[in-house]
Amino acid sequence: MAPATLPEDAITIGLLGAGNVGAQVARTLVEERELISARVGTPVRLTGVAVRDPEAPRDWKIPGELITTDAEALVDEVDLVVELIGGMEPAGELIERALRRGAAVVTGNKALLASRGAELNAIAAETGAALRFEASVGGAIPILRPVEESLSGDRITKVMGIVNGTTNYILDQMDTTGAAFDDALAEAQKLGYAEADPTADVEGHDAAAKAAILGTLAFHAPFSFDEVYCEGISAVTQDDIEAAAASGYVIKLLAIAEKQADGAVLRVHPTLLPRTHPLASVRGAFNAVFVVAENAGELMFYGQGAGGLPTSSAIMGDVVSVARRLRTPVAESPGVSDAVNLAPLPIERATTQYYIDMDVADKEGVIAEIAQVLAAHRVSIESMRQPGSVTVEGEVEDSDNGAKVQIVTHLASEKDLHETVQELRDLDVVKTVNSVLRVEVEK
Ligand SMILES: NC(=O)c1ccc[n+]([C@@H]2O[C@H](COP(=O)([O-])OP(=O)(O)OC[C@H]3O[C@@H](n4cnc5c(N)ncnc54)[C@H](O)[C@@H]3O)[C@@H](O)[C@H]2O)c1
Ligand SMILES: N[C@@H](CCO)C(=O)O
Ligand code: NA
Repeated sequence: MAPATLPEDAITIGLLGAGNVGAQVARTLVEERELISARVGTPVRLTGVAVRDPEAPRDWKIPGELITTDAEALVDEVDLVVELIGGMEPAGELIERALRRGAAVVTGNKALLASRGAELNAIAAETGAALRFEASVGGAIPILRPVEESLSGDRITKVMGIVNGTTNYILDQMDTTGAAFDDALAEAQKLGYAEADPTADVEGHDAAAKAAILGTLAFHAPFSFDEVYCEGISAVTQDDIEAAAASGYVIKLLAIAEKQADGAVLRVHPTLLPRTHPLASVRGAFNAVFVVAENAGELMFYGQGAGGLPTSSAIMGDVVSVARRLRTPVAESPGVSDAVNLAPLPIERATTQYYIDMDVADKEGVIAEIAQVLAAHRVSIESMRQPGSVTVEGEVEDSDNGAKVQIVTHLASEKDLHETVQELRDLDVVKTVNSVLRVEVEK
């Protein structure tokens, strides 16, 4: 049990940033100090909270004596720094400063880790400082520690999941309530799911950063943000969602890291999933990640992927883990170890199924012409639908004017698909290719 009165020579903690996540971490460290100290086995004490604006309203009122605007001074005096400012700077220089003086760092900053992770890990290895970032992927879900530690005796071959709460919330709202994109985004911002600049969520950059972090830990080789193929959800329309629904699919933004013999393809893009797929039932801001390992087989991790309170749970788990190690050091993971054999591969090396939605001329032979183009590029058709005539401003046009064709292909390479779509666009009988989306039917 925790001592009734905690001695003052506790492990000292400095918190940088008191926004959605930081305010909840401050609350836990103050209100649950005895519990956290008992879990660590040594007293811990929050000695300061660096903020940009001391007067800003917060989800939890931070005691005035803890507040400072001098983040550097705070970093220089504590044993453990919790960085929850977000973004590249000043978060990057503050973390580097802490690691260089040997202080432990806990952060949820995926943007920073996906671009400077290797460099920051090297500094940490040099000074013996701990650097933990469980909150950076999947919010509350324990995913990084299982991948890094529990599965360290196995070979992971694939990681696939929904890793951005904001976009899952938006797509789910559009699918279930018909909500407009902008309204759903505004709601996700209000609920504390979105990044300070929500473009990072909407354009897939946040999910791509998480894919790089997951790929690095899963494959024991370094991958960075710019090695992840990335398409966000800004081009997904209500029409796409309705057409997908009519064919028994739901659209989700997936992050996929897949190992091949000579490397790995990491990609983030909107994906059609059959409604029966386990990831199809992941609603709201929840996240879920499949991990496939040679011996373990399939594993699935599910939970709240965003939001201040859930994310603070992952931060606190890292704080406890790192604080324990400050008192009793243990060997750290050597980090990347399989790097030599695993290069990042371009998106052309990915193989998946595709959904193609086209407006075509409604006349004989159209389907045969389309099928010929696909066959010429070794792309075979799994299913084809003709859901009725094209509508103009809500009116069903005369059937002479056109029809819609929706095709789902079998597995095809990205390169073959790309060439197929180019050629389809050039056919006289194809008026427009409305959308091309990747499809995943397997876990
Ligand atoms: N919100 C989530 O659901 C969630 C989940 C997982 C990870 N994260 C990550 O956690 C971090 C924080 O996210 P958040 O949602 O709490 O962001 P937020 O924007 O709510 O909070 C960041 C806070 O940092 C403050 N700040 C900015 N510059 C500062 C400076 N120089 N010194 C001190 N404070 C400064 C801002 O005023 C703001 O209050 C980000 O890296 C984010 O990507 C967030
Ligand atoms: N903006 C992120 C926060 C969690 O990392 C999301 O929506 O998933
Ligand atoms: Na997590």
